[in-house]
Amino acid sequence: MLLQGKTVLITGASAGIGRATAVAAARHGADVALNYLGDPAGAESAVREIEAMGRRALALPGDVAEPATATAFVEAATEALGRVDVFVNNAGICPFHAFLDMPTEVLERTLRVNLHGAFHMVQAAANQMVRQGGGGAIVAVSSISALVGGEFQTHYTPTKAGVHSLMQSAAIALGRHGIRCNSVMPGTILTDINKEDLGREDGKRAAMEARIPLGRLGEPEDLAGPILFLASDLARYVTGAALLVDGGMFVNLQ
Ligand SMILES: NC(=O)C1=CN([C@@H]2O[C@H](COP(=O)(O)OP(=O)(O)OC[C@H]3O[C@@H](n4cnc5c(N)ncnc54)[C@H](OP(=O)(O)O)[C@@H]3O)[C@@H](O)[C@H]2O)C=CC1
Ligand SMILES: C[C@H](O)[C@@H]1OC(=O)[C@H](O)[C@@H]1O
Repeated sequence: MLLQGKTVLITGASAGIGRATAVAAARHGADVALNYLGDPAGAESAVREIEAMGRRALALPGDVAEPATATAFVEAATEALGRVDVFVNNAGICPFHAFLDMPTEVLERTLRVNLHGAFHMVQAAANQMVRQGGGGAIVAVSSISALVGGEFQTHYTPTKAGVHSLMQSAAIALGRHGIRCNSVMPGTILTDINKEDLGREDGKRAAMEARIPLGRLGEPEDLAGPILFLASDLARYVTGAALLVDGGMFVNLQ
């Protein structure tokens, strides 16, 4: 039990990595508040799964691109669960698009959801941790894409580098409050975000798989362990760090 009696808040927890992490946190003894945007059924099914383990859970809708969502989420979760021990910034989008004709609205939406959303959410969670005292842990879901590029991700990869950088600077700003800030960098994980891209007929999925020394694409549950480790006291002296969770894809140059 890595998070016995702790309260965990997670954005984008109706599906994929966020949902798997929410359920795993409950399995490790935490009560969980889940933010989501457009999939109430996914969020409610996660709540039911968590409650079946005897833990408390609530699902709160809200667009992380709106600054007001951050304070509303943290306030509602704190009122319901008492405090915020762990915050996981996970919500994100990756609308694959070519660079030369990138529509401004696609660029701006991606920046607002992935980067501005992360800033406001992390700031709101940190303020609550400072108010209540006792420290805390923040884990952001960055990406291998913070370190390498993607032809159809020119709007997306800077947001993931930004989230990684946000965790480094926040680690400095919040260390004096006992709040640790780290990021995970997933490789390619099978979720809705890339279903269409990996289904391309030019063999994209096989090409990605061929780069991975562990021989398979990731599953959402592959991220839960590393995220919970960084959130837990097992990582009590880890802050400002980034953990690649990619089956070895990044180091596989030749
Ligand atoms: N899958 C991968 O290969 C990788 C993913 N990542 C990152 O992992 C994170 C999770 O992605 P993943 O699980 O793959 O994707 P999914 O599409 O499976 O899940 C995305 C989640 O984010 C939520 N979400 C999207 N936009 C918003 C918003 N504006 N406000 C609130 N919630 C929102 C969705 O909510 P709803 O469905 O309710 O609308 C959903 O719960 C992202 O930050 C992504 O960049 C990083 C590296 C690799
Ligand atoms: C959505 C992509 O599959 C993906 O997201 C990332 O951050 C990595 O680039 C993955 O391949």
